[in-house]
Amino acid sequence: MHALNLKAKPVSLADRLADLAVDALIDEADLSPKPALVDRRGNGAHTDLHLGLMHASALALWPAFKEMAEAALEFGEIGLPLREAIGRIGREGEQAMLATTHGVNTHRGAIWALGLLVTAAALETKSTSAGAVTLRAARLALLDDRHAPRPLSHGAQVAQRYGARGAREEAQLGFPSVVQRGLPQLKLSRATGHGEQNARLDALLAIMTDLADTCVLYRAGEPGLHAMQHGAQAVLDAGGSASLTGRRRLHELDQQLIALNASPGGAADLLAATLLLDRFERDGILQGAF
Ligand SMILES: CC(C)(COP(=O)(O)OP(=O)(O)OC[C@H]1O[C@@H](n2cnc3c(N)ncnc32)[C@H](O[C@H]2O[C@H](COP(=O)(O)OP(=O)(O)OP(=O)(O)O)[C@@H](O)[C@H]2O)[C@@H]1O)[C@@H](O)C(=O)NCCC(=O)NCCS
Ligand SMILES: Nc1ncnc2[nH]cnc12
Repeated sequence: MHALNLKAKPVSLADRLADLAVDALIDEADLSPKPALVDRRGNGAHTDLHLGLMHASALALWPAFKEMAEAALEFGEIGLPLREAIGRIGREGEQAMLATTHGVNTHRGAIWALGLLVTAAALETKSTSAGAVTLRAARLALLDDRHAPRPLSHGAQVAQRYGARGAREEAQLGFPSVVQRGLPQLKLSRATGHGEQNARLDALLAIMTDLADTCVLYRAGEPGLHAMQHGAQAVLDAGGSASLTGRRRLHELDQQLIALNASPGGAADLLAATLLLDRFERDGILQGAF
């Protein structure tokens, strides 16, 4: 066999972006121990979710992420045609997710957040800093998709009841929980030598300190949100998940959120978004792609 045959075959840019998005979802699901979320230890506050389902759901979304990247390459600019194309693909992605999970909502928020980021990355492959990608994603999220149904979703109900900003606003503001909380904490904990898994846990906790997670609000109201935000801050104040005291606080937070049925699913999605943007910045999106 010729040595050249051993070379990895280049994949298309859309394939690569879909790979990176699915990797980020699987890395998020596997990260342990996450408070009250599905991870390698168990189902957290959930009765209808488990790790295998999270993996299957992530893999089922690969074609949707690929199609979104292809739509970005086809339209080539931010505008209503691209916004409505990815809205349609996102809704089809939700159907693929629900078919795979037999109706369980595993990744609705993640389709939205990572879908926008994949599209935004594909639009300008040389401008892949977190700031640049989230700015383009925000401009897309601000456009009104005329075909989007307006169901009284859990997020919409919580917005009415508490005036909370949800997934839509997080994207329209350029993902502040990711850019101002998750990514800086990820980099800080890495630089402090906390190890990759602890750095990712700390990034999740940093997101949780300030997020109006509509999953938590829907399931556990304002006491649940307060417990999530203050408990996450307490872990970071104790030295983060790499320290012994921080680990004890993390265990307490896990127990407390499970008792309240408060699953921070929105924060989990935004950790996946953090990991995706981190990959864009560290490896670039063109590596191995044509
Ligand atoms: C714009 C949409 C995201 C719709 O938003 P809306 O708020 O109206 O709808 P929800 O159905 O409530 O979904 C929002 C999901 O976003 C995540 N999330 C929550 N808070 C935030 C936040 N502050 N910032 C960012 N993201 C947030 C969260 O998703 C995760 O949790 C889900 C699991 O929750 P769980 O409570 O277990 O499950 P449920 O079934 O909801 O409740 P139970 O019955 O179990 O109690 C899981 O999905 C995680 O991903 C929220 O769920 C968007 O969906 C939309 O408009 N889509 C249309 C298609 C489109 O235009 N796409 C654009 C191209 S990408
Ligand atoms: N690991 C996880 N557990 C529960 N809900 C989630 N939504 C996204 N990721 C999740």
